[in-house]
Amino acid sequence: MVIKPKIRGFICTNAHPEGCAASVAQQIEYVSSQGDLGSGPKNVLVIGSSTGYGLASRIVSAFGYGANTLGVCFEKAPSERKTATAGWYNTAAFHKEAKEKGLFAQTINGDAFSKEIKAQAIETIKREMGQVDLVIYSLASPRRTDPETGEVYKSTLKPVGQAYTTKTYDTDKDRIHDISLEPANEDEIAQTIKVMGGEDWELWLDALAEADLLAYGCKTTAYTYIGKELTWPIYGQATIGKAKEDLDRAAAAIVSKNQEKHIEAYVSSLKALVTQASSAIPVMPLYISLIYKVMKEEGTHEGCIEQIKGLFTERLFAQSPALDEQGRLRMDGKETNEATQAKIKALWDQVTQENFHELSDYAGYHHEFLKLFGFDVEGVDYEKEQNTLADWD
Ligand SMILES: NC(=O)c1ccc[n+]([C@@H]2O[C@H](COP(=O)([O-])OP(=O)(O)OC[C@H]3O[C@@H](n4cnc5c(N)ncnc54)[C@H](O)[C@@H]3O)[C@@H](O)[C@H]2O)c1
Repeated sequence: MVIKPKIRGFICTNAHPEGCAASVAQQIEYVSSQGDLGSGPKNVLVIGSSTGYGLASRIVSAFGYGANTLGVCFEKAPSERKTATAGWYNTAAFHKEAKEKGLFAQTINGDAFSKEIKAQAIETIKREMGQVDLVIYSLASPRRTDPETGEVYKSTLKPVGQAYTTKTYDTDKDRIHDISLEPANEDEIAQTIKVMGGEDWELWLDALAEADLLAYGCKTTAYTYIGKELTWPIYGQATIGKAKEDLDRAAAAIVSKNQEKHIEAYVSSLKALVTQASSAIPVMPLYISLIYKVMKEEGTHEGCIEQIKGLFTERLFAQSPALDEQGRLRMDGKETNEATQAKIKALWDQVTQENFHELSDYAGYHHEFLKLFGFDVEGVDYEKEQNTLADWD
């Protein structure tokens, strides 16, 4: 079939196999063109490996350092009537390219929060990889089933403490308007911490340590977004920010439980960009459209792959990397510095329904959004019939 994007609100409900493969190939090409990245990981577990920052981490590990990778993701397989999700096609493309290079690549598709998937990952690592020297935690999920109690927790995106009214942009209606977000109650905060906090990261590391699968000096990192004043009320100081603060607790716990093995655990703060997760957050499409405009003009614009290549080479695997006062690795400085934020704030204050397309880089945002699902990728013939049943082995 010929596949055209089916956009519903902030999500695209189908994906293009060749477009996803081309987008993965572009990221691989970028990493391969960077020359020798120096010393880095050899056996990597990526939890949340199929899209966004996790996929970029897998690509940098494999094609930047020649690492074996085990991925864990939660994607829908294709059927006769429906395409697979983009992460499925991305994974199929990644496997193909990795195997062509003689690199070990396997992926487990299922709920990373569950005991079963952790057990499957442990079996695979034991059998195929020995021990891991890097564990990337890059999950973004709206809900989590507690593996002990079976209770389902849901995350919410709400301010904490007081209601907040701000501008937002409805991508499907092409409309700038104010939204008022009521503050979260204690239960909503606690549930969001259960889903997006550090508990599951810690459980993964506990399970790996118990099975003696962490190599001496193994590093692990979980990703966060800190942002600045414009996004704090809805992100940094909101329910999701509270959950992300829990990652700092988890990092300290992981280090303290694994002192004999000298395990290093970091929270890494990355810049805001379009992914399936961020396009679902109110305010983010508007904010990201403005930062794209400012950062492209400054020549500091980066996507997932550039951010993660920088994270690995300049922070995670650098000699004595700079840490912030909380001990985190920061890759968000080009977005959060005062001068750049002042330019974004000036645009933010001016932006209206009438001037939005002129003041922002919404065209760039929308292009990147479509690309997440394999659409609007350079060099792909979108009139060509697609085999949607692509699989990975
Ligand atoms: N996008 C941004 O602007 C941004 C900025 C800074 C930090 N981050 C952080 O980076 C991390 C990854 O986010 P992203 O934006 O790349 O998201 P994404 O939606 O592109 O990726 C999420 C990944 O998690 C997997 N996943 C989701 N639920 C799962 C489950 N139950 N079991 C197994 N796999 C599951 C998906 O399959 C996918 O591989 C998040 O922690 C996010 O907060 C994102």
